[in-house]
Amino acid sequence: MENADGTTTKLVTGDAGYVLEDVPHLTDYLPDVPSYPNPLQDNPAYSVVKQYFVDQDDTVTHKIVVHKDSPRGTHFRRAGPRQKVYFQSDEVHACIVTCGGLCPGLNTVIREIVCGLYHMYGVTRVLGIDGGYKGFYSKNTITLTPKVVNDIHKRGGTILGTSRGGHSKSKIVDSIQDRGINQVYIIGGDGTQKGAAVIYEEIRRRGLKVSVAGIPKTIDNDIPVIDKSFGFDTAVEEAQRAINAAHVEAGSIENGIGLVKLMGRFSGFIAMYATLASRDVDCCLIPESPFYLEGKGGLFEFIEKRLKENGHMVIVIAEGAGQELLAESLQSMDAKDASGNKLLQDVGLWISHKIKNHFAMQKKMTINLKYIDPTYMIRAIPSNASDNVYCTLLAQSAVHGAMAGYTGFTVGLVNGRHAYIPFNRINENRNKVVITDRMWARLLSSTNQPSFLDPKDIAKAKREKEPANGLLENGYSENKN
Ligand SMILES: Nc1ncnc2c1ncn2[C@@H]1O[C@H](COP(=O)(O)OP(=O)(O)OP(=O)(O)O)[C@@H](O)[C@H]1O
Ligand SMILES: O=P(O)(O)OC[C@H]1O[C@](O)(CO)[C@@H](O)[C@@H]1O
Ligand SMILES: [Mg+2]
Repeated sequence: MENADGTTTKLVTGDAGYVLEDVPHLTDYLPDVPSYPNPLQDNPAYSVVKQYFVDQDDTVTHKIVVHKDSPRGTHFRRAGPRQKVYFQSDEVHACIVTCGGLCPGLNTVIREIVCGLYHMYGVTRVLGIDGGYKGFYSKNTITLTPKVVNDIHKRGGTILGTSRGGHSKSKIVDSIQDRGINQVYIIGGDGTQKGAAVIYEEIRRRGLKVSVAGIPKTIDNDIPVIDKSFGFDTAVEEAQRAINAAHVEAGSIENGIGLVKLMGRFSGFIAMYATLASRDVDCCLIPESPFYLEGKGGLFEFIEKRLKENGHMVIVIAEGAGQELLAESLQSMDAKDASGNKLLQDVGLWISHKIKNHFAMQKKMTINLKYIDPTYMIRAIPSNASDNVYCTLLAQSAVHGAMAGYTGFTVGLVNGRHAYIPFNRINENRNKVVITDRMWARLLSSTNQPSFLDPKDIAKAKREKEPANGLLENGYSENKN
């Protein structure tokens, strides 16, 4: 199947509308690559495990809720070790790169790729690329061994460093070729995975025996298909500390308003989950749900009501919320970061001024607003226990996939099962909170905030939920809740 970006997807169809969106394999373009028995079969830790190897035919269903007569639908190849591998241990020369913003768990993924390669497959040559994509051609590499990475999961950030911009296809692939690298592990968000797809296509065009594996990363949790991205739980947990502080501050003073800005450029998952987890939040504002300030049903009216009822309130706002309102009242600045991502204006500061002005000038009412911006604090920390386990499984899935000769794939949890997903599938759109779904309804009923929607907006949101091709846009919220 030809994709919009000119790449192709391997589709396998079966009975009753079964579709496998398969990932590429080295033998697709190098049919003579030899295979070998998987060394794990002699590993005492694994050889006792019954059915340790994944059956060649195992696939994971994308949609778990089905109707009696509905087609079986899309599936992805199940992740895990295969009976046969396409690399000998001493032949492997792997590298790992981290790109984009920080995220809790990056170091755990790095650690577990290195340890997985060493301990499961006997691979001893693993390089770290310093400072993101541009590190391939402009910096020195770092030798990674289990000893070097032993404690890194206890630290936030990435020991390899990261960057935005600097993706030069030919320079990167030249560097891979010149160094004799044959497994490339790429950890990063949507931009990084697009860059990984470009690298894979070029490697294939040059006919190189190199597996490219992506491990998706973003605390915004906006990567489609997968259940959630690593580090998201940790970020939501850390956000609780800011919300608690806002609540304490607001509750200690007359007409106190605690305002917390959380990350989420295009998707409000962090704000939504942090709000639901906290139960102290009176109003949560996200990019997917437009709101307005003045007049009946607006934010100011709600704030006044809540202050009269409770004497204080807490507002959580995602950084991408209300950007259209900011654009109306501030001069739009079309600044971009090195990767071309639009730099957002600070909605937290803007809304703080708006609220203060409104109550001082129009209501002559004293309010005490405390603005807390924990933006980088929620992503610069080490991952929590459950994210650590998740990162380990993602890293091991990537290693098993590359050793088995798969390439051009991303690893991810789909309905609780680890799967290999073709790059184009996760690169074609962005996961968003669906405001006509039950999860957002749960949030509205827990905060009792206005929906800020008129019936016209609701009809529009419902239409947008189901695109013309009949496939639901996916969604964490749509699928899982
Ligand atoms: N369409 C693309 N094609 C090739 N490379 C890309 C593309 N988009 C982004 N990149 C490269 O991927 C890297 C990371 O991109 P970006 O800065 O957008 O972060 P990200 O991976 O999306 O992570 P985050 O979620 O933190 O923003 C950069 O080096 C950038 O040059
Ligand atoms: O300031 P930086 O490092 O460019 O990153 C900010 C962006 O990164 C993200 O955390 C995504 O990873 C966004 O939520 C945020 O807008
Ligand atoms: Mg991004």
